[in-house]
Amino acid sequence: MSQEEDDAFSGPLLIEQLEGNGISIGDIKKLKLEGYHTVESVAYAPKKALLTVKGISEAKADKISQEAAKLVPMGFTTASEFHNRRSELICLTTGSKQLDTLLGGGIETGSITEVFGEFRTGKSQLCHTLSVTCQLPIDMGGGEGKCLYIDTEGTFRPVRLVSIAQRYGLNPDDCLDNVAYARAYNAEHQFQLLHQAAQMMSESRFSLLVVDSIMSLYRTDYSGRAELSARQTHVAKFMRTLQRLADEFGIAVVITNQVVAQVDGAAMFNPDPKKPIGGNIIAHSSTTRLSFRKGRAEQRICKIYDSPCLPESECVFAIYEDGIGDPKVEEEV
Ligand SMILES: Nc1ncnc2c1ncn2[C@@H]1O[C@H](COP(=O)(O)OP(=O)(O)OP(=O)(O)O)[C@@H](O)[C@H]1O
Repeated sequence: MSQEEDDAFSGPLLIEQLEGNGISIGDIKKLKLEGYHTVESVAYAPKKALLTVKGISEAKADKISQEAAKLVPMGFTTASEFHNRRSELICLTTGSKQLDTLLGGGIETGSITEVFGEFRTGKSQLCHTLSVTCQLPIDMGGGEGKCLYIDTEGTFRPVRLVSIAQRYGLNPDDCLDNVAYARAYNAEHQFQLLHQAAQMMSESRFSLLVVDSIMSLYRTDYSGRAELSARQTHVAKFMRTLQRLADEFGIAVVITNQVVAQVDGAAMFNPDPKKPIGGNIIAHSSTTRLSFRKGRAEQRICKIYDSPCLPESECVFAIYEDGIGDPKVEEEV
């Protein structure tokens, strides 16, 4: 297969491919306005969601689902076929060999990885490193794609990317151009940015989406118990959209999260009673959950807190001027 043919077969199918068979260009425009840019996005959407698109009738929603299902495989497959597909899954290098090994190769594409920990534990530093490594060729631990970076706390520092790019022999200017950055100012805005993200991802190849940090705007925009349920509904919608982007575009989604002191009964049995915020919604929608804590000097410890296929274990990594790496001197944790 030639390179062009190979490219044509990989990646998501643009929604324009649905035109014909009773679906007009006007219908496609309506879907795009609501953030559906690929055939996969409508194929995976429940009918209820398609019905909320302005101007889409019940009959039309059925038609769209039917036509999309013809193009996107959604039935059963064998476990061996699924195993083969998973063994081809791309993982992004974190910059630290020990951390990559702990994670079974690196940060997995097609799913959500949550990194939580106290302040200065290296959550943002990992995001900065990944925003460069995701651009590397696959045989160097990259994803050969751009990065989309949503910053909710104003902690993104492009200057950090320059030294990380130099470490990997990448041109710093190109590297910076390949990171699409947006500062989110409120929870609603944070969600709207995902709509733009979907459009950008349908136009060029991205391999990573970062949200640093996921809950901080929700904590300021929603206050007290009275607004808790509305907050969680919104967080659930945000997380579902993140997962949809991971599925549709095969990107790695990395979110960071803060911790609070645990005050319930479980705290009595836990020597370090801190837990990530966001409750069950964040817990259930993150595929892999990593806990970061401080070690000596530049060293940090990562512990697998929850994963569908990795044991609960930990490793030491370090933060340097040129990004995340392995500790220079082996020391006991
Ligand atoms: N250029 C650099 N060289 C080496 N270490 C650095 C550099 N820049 C930042 N650090 C280290 O990274 C740590 C901060 O990590 P990071 O910004 O990722 O924290 P965080 O976990 O995201 O915390 P917060 O919740 O406050 O955002 C600091 O301890 C700092 O010493």
